[in-house]
This record gives sequence, structure tokens and C-alpha cells, in this order.
Amino acid sequence: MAGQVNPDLAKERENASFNTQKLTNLLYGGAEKVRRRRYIESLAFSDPAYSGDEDPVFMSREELYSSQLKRALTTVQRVKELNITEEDLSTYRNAALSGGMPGLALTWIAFIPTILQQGTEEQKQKWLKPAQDLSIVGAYAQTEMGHGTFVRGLETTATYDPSTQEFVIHSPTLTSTKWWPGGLGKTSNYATVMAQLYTQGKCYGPHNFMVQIRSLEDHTPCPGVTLGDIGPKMEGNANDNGFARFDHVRIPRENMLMKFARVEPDGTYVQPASSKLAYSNMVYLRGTFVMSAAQALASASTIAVRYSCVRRQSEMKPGEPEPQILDYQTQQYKLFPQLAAAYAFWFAARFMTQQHASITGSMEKGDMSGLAELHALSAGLKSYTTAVMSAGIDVCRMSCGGHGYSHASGLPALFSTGTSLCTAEGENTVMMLQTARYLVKCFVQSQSGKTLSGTVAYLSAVQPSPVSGERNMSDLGTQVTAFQHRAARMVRHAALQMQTEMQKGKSREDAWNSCSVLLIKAAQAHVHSFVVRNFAETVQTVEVEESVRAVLTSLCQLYSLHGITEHAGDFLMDGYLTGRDIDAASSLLSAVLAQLRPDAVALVDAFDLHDKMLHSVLGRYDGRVYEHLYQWAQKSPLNKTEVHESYYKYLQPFLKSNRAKL
Ligand SMILES: CCCCCCCCCCCCCCCCCCCCCCC/C=C/C(=O)SCCNC(=O)CCNC(=O)[C@H](O)C(C)(C)COP(=O)(O)OP(=O)(O)OC[C@H]1O[C@@H](n2cnc3c(N)ncnc32)[C@H](O)[C@@H]1OP(=O)(O)O
Ligand SMILES: Cc1cc2nc3c(=O)[nH]c(=O)nc-3n(C[C@H](O)[C@H](O)[C@H](O)COP(=O)(O)OP(=O)(O)OC[C@H]3O[C@@H](n4cnc5c(N)ncnc54)[C@H](O)[C@@H]3O)c2cc1C
Repeated sequence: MAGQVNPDLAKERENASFNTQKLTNLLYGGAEKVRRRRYIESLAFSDPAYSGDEDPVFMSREELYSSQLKRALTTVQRVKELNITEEDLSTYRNAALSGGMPGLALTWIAFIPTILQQGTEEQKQKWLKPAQDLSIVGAYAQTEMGHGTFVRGLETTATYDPSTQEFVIHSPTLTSTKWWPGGLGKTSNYATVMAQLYTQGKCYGPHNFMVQIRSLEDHTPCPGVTLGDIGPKMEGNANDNGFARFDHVRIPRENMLMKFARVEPDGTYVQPASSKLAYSNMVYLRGTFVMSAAQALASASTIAVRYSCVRRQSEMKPGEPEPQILDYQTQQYKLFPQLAAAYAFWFAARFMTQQHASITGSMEKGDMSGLAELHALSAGLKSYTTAVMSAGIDVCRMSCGGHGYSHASGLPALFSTGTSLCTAEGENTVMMLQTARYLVKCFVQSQSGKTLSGTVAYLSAVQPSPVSGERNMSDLGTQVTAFQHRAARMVRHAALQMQTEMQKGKSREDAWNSCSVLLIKAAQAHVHSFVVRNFAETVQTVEVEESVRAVLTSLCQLYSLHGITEHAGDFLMDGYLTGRDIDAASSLLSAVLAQLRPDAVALVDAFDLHDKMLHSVLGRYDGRVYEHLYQWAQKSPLNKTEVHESYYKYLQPFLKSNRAKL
């Protein structure tokens, strides 16, 4: 039996209606890219330097921190030895570090991007190479104990002293302590610190400063800097998310990142084209979270769908063999929407990346007109996709029954890692409210006759009045229009409600707060409608074999129909869809679940996620779940000895004394 694939899984693969490889090629941008990615991953997977460590779930916090730090440093060495190119870097690192993100990784994820986004050419010359070579290790230190969301409320100060041409970085209160930045506690020797800029007696708001925090000789904190780790978290414990306090720490004027705003040697402040350019690195990072959400949901779906084909339980018909649990419609209803959402988000992430490149390209040339749309789109997509991903992973976990609750499934760690993305880089409610703010503005503009463009164009094109007549609910065009109508109606309703509250005498701010639940729902509907439209357009226009287009079309239909039936009230509210339409959507949804059932394993296989990335006994490619579950449990530290030492320490004396009383 060794090496064989579970026969149920093998049969699923034989019966798929399309060529899995072709879909993988589509997801990753072509056959050559897939070949390259697999090759780069294989370099990490076959490297003995990365194997041999215990499963991270059996490690202590300190072991985890050290082991992932060691691995991260090995990647740096290997990247040089193997001539890994810029294009392949993240693939290589993800493969080598899939057991948990080390603090060092924040240099790559946040520190370098901040220098790139916020530094002048001179500053990039000075800092980028050392950061890339890891001569210096950096954190992105923005959040404070008292303020994360409200960046304008940060308390750390950077006061310019023209007599020495230095900034004085200071933490005036306990709540101004930098708190949370990844890699800040123990690993980094530099940080970009977000602080309120004071010059010539005036505060100019939050700006980024490059601050050395530890000695390059012996790694002790620099004078005036107090540092530490903030303690264990729900997950991500290989990372030393840290705290920092600054006591009048002096840095040269040149350490203010000055691509946009500047302070001249005499202390004169030179305004940026937009004050929000100081936040450009956050916009970039939020955009990257959309692909992380897609990958996390793809991973959870892969685990749960494969396991649901291996697991047999109960009797569907008396006397017949136990069915694969994926044959239960309720199981399909749990899992296929997660699978469909993973595809939808994958394509949305691709759009986000293109949009970011295009708008930042225009901004480089001085055209700031796309900044608001880029911010609204990245904030809304980050919020929507990470929220659906987090809830979806938990659905996948519960769909695996008891074994889903075990760390052997990989799902608890995936959930607790994935859910951090709902909070990091802008808390999701707050981010969705930013999108709402943009939508209300756009609505007001369209009311005054302006034609809207980009992702909000439909707000001025879609009529809010009800449309009657029979609809073909399986048609993607019909579904997209229904989603746009729903979003336009909800944006209109929220905006008008705000106007009503203001007419009744409320201030704009109070009206905003009292309508914020409506506003959030409207913004979610907008992002949902964007994701549906982008999915439908991708499916309809992409160059691909017809069998692949057919399965993607079913998946897209499922994604839309699931959204329509789950949010039926929104579509029925003004009579745009009728009860009959919703009934038709529900029946179609059942039909699409059955239609997708034979392709479910091929659809998750197409994500091409290696077992070494999944870390899941239940989601193994070969489906040999039970024998590996047994083997995995043997590794539990409690199984190191036949009789645990606490028996001798506690249980034995307790039992003995109880027995004596008998
Ligand atoms: C392909 C390979 C396959 C591999 C497969 C792998 C398989 C395995 C998969 C497993 C995957 C698992 C994935 C998990 C990955 C885990 C990794 C963990 C990640 C951890 C990294 C974390 C790093 C985190 C870093 C941080 O958190 S840094 C700190 C971030 N902080 C924030 O984001 C703060 C949020 N707050 C704000 O941004 C602002 O304060 C605010 C927007 C809330 C308000 O700003 P402000 O008060 O200044 O503004 P106003 O409200 O007054 O608004 C003024 C106007 O300005 C506009 N505005 C605001 N912000 C911006 C902006 N950024 N850009 C443009 N405009 C902006 C407002 O909208 C206002 O506009 P208006 O006036 O026109 O209305
Ligand atoms: C895993 C992880 C990694 C992180 N890494 C970093 C890092 O590297 N660097 C860094 O600087 N920071 C980092 N952070 C911090 C992170 O950016 C913040 O925690 C995040 O921005 C949320 O801010 P907060 O904690 O202040 O939440 P809060 O704003 O206190 O949120 C609490 C509640 O208040 C609500 N709320 C707040 N403001 C409003 C509003 N205006 N309207 C309506 N509701 C509101 C929120 O919706 C939420 O329900 C990290 C956090 C995590 C969890």
C-alpha cells in the first residue's frame, strides 16, 4: 500500500471533467510560470537545512522563534547561493518558511516596501541594499498601545531641532509606546517609526522616520530606546511582535523619509501633493492581503474537500455502504461557496495588483486623481476578502468534524493566522467605512450630474427603480446586474438616510455614526458586486479550453447564487428580484452544487498547493489520512514516555492517599 493514493481520491481525479493542469496554468499566469514555481519550491522542500525540525505545533514559543529565525537566515544565504531572482523570491521564502512567519520577515513585508514607497532616491540608495542584504533588520513601527486605527491620534513625536539638524523621537506617555510591530521586540535593529512631526512650533501630522533601535555591534537597545516582546498571541508566535519606547532619541534630519513631504535644514516644512501619501505603504500592503485571503481560503478548501472525499460516514440509503461525506448536499453547501470564493478572490487580487501598478504609475507622474479610488478599493477588498476568508476557514474546519479541531488538520493554525488579517493593516470595520466614505462622495457627485468611472461607474448607470419581468437567474450578466442594483440601492439608501439625519439637525459626524451600520452594509454590497463582476468578466474573457471555462462558469454561478440567496432580503427589498427569482436562484444553486460535485477535487488540486505548504494530515494529496493521523499523534510530547512524570508528582500520591481512605 505504501505510496498509493487513497482509491476514493484517485477516482475523483479520474472523473474530473477538465484538465487540472490547464486551470493551474491559468491561475499562475501560464505553464512556464507553474513550472518555475514548482522548481523554486522544490529547491526549498528538498533542502535538508529546512527539514528535521519538529512540527511547529509541538514547539515552545522560544523554540519556534529560534527555529524560524534560523530558517529565515538560511533563506538569505540560499537566495545568494542559488541565484534566486527578485521574481522568485517570495515563492522561495514562502516555501522555506511555511511553518510560520519569523520576525525577520517584516523586513521584507513592511520595512523594505516602506523605504521603497516613502524614501527619496538618495534614501533608497542608502537603506535599500543593507535591508535587502540583511546588514540591517527592520520593523514597521506605527501602532501604539493607545492608538492603531486612528493614525492622526498617534502620540509619538518627532521634533525638529534646526540647531543640530536632528529630529528628537520621543514617547511622551505610556499609551504612546509602540505596540504590535512585527519583529520589533527582539529581531530588528532598525525601524521606520511613524511619529507626529513638529517643526517651527507646528505639528504637521504623522510622518515616517528611520530610527536605529539596537546596536549593530552587540544588538543591545540604543541609548534612550526600551524594547521588548509583547507576549504570545493567538498565532504567529514565531514572530516577536514588540514594544518600543523612545526617550528623546536623536536622529539626523536625513532620516525622515522624504519622498513626499520634506523638512528643510532650517526647519521649513514642504507640503506633499497629498497628506495621505504618508500612508501609501499601508495601501500597498492592504492590496497584497487580498491574495493572502485567496490563498488561505484555497488552502482550507483543499484540506476540507480532499478529506470529505476520503471520509465516509453514516448511511444515505439503508444497507448501502457509507457514502463519502462530500455526497451530502449540506457538506457541498458548506464547502463549495468557500472554494468559489477562493477563485473569486484570486481573480480580484489580480485586478488589485494591476490597479495598484497603474494608479501608482500615474501618481509617480504627478496625477493624484486615482488615489481616492485606489484607497477605497484596497481598503474595501482587504476588509471583505479577509472577513469571508476567516469565516470560511472556520466553516471548513467544522466541516471536518472532530478531526478538523485537531492541529493535525492544519485548520486551527490556518484560521488563527488568517484571521489576523482582519485586524492587521487596518481593522476591517474601519477599512470598510473608508470605502463607504468614498461611495457616499461618489453618490453625491452622481446626484449632481457627474458621470462616475472605474469601479463605481455603475452607481450612476444603474436605475434605482424596480425592474419587472421574468429573469434567467443562471445568466451571469443577470446576476452581475442584480448585484450592482443591490449595491447602488444600498449606497443610495445609506447616503439619503444620512442626509435625512442631517436635515433633522444632526451634525455630519453624528449622522455618519448613526448610519454607520447601513454604510458598512452598503460598502460590503459594493465590494461583493465588484468581486462578482470581476469573476464573471474573467470567466467570460479569459483564453482557456472550453472545459475549463465551463467549470469556472459553474463556480462563478455558484458564487453569485450563493450571495443572492444568502442576502435575499437585500435583493427583494425594492422588488428588484421577486420571490420567484429567489426560488429560482435556490433551485439553480442546488443544481450547481450537484454539477460541481464531480469536479471538486480537481478544482482544489488546481490550486497546486504542495503538502509541505498545507501542513495538514487531512488534506494530504494522497488522501492517506488515517495512518498519518495515527503517526502524527505519536509525536505529541505527552507520548515521549509511557508514564508521564506528573503521574509520579501529582496523580500517584493523590490516588494513593485516596486509596488509603478506602
Ligand atoms: C501563489 C503562491 C501560493 C502560495 C500558497 C501559500 C499557501 C499557504 C497560504 C496560507 C496563507 C495564510 C495567509 C496568512 C498570511 C499571514 C501573514 C500575517 C501578516 C502579518 C503582517 C502584518 C503586517 C501588519 C502591519 C500593520 O498592521 S501596520 C499598521 C497598519 N495600520 C493601519 O492600517 C491603520 C489604519 N488607519 C488608517 O489608515 C487611518 O487612520 C484611517 C484611514 C482610518 C483614517 O485616516 P485619517 O484620520 O488620517 O483620515 P480621515 O479619516 O480624516 O480622512 C481624510 C481623508 O483621507 C482619506 N484617506 C485616509 N487614508 C487614506 C489613504 N491611505 N490613501 C488615500 N486617502 C486616504 C480618507 O478617506 C478621507 O478622504 P475624504 O476626506 O476625501 O473623505
Ligand atoms: C498580527 C498583527 C500584526 C501586526 N503588525 C503590525 C506591524 O507590523 N506594525 C504596526 O505598526 N502595527 C501592527 N499591528 C497593529 C494593527 O495594525 C492594529 O492592531 C490595527 O490597525 C487595528 O488597530 P487597533 O488595534 O487600534 O484597533 P481599534 O481601533 O482599537 O479597534 C477596536 C474596535 O474599535 C472599532 N473602531 C475603531 N475606530 C473606529 C471608527 N472610526 N469607527 C467605527 N469603529 C471603530 C473597530 O472596528 C474595532 O471593533 C499588527 C496587528 C496584528 C494583530
